[in-house]
Amino acid sequence: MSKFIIVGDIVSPTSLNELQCYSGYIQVENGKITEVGTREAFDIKQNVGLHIDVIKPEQFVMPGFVDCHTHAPQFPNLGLGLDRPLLEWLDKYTFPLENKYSDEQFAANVYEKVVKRLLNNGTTTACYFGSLHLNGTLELVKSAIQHNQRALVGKVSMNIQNNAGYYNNTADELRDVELFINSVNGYQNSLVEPIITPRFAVSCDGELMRGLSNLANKYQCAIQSHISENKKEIEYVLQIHSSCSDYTDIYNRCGILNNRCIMAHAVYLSDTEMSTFARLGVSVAHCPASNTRLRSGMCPVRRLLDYNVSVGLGTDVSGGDSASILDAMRRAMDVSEHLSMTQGVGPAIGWKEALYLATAGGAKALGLQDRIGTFEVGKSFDALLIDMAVPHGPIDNYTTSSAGTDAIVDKVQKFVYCGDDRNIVQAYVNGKQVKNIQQSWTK
Ligand SMILES: Nc1nc2[nH]cnc2c(=O)[nH]1
Ligand SMILES: [Zn+2]
Repeated sequence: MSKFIIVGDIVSPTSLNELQCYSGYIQVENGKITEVGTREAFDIKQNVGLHIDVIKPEQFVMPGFVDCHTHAPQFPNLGLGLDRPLLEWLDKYTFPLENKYSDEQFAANVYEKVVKRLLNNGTTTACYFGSLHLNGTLELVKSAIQHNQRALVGKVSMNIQNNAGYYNNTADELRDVELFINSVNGYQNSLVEPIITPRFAVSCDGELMRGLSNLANKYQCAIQSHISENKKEIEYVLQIHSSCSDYTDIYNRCGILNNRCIMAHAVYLSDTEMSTFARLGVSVAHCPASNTRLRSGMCPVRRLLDYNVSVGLGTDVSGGDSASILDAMRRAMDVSEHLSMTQGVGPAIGWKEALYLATAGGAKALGLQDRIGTFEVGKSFDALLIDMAVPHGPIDNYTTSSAGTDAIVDKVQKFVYCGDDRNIVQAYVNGKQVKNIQQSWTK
């Protein structure tokens, strides 16, 4: 594999409170970062045998986006059917669509578009819900492998009856999940891994969830689900799991909660639940677009962060109406501002914090912090090349007086607030270019 150096403005959010911005270089060998340094250090170093790419002053390099929660089979409904609250929306629009993924060809056609769309939006790592179907969800695995996207892929588990007839019996479900794990591991692809995916406590009983927890332990898999998204949902799950004290207790008793578990939403967690999340190392995928579009509520991200809960961002398509993490950053800032303005839950998260949640924060929430999220020696080069002056782009160029580090920070801030996928001129996963601008979008 190639060895190369990128030279120019480098941006890396290393913590909620620290955004590194400097003129420098990143050296990549076999997909891994082998050196990082300043521009001055680059000027005096020997670079024999390396391809050198000096990027333009209006460009910068940053870590790739991490989408901690999205539903690949729901993409055909993106922007549709947002007129019902969660439980009705699932019954009316979502389960009938997901049920179509028993057709592997249908699945393959959709998932090809999904993975390409996310890479185009700069999502170098995605944590996916697939559907209930073993072979259908393997099509998603194949698409991620084919297009070189880093991904955790989950075959959805459900064993409680619903109107769409979209569920499985417990024994078949546990067998299928184990087959799924073995099939994904059988690809021996370093970028794609299986994730155990009990849909939520409305669709799964305790026996299924305990069985899934055993599989997670046996195969050392991560786990994902949904929690406390909507008030009616919470009421209903506490009715059907009547011996449990709260939503967190339901999952905890089944052995679902640990430091490789990521829960979407967490809009209505109590203080006790938040501290349980922090103590057990459970992460949250914050999905502001979905919480707004399905009128679920406003997740108090600042409180989660104050409790030391790991948080990443999720698009949650198609409850969310955008497949872009850049959009999720802005929606997260908006929700946080609204909470701050109306309920004094603040301070609201700022753009640098949103950028951290979209990159290194998401990597940590998925347990991938040793591999991706920042530009450090030994990590994979998963990155975006951003161009602020792309032809026909969304941002006009005005001469400003900022210089040095301030000028880099200004570029990044403008990208966070005003950029779109046109500004993402290249994406890299493990050192490989994955955004093919010539690629046909009509397929
Ligand atoms: N937003 C959302 N919440 C869920 N809870 C259970 N399933 C889903 C889903 O598909 N989307
Ligand atoms: Zn979801």
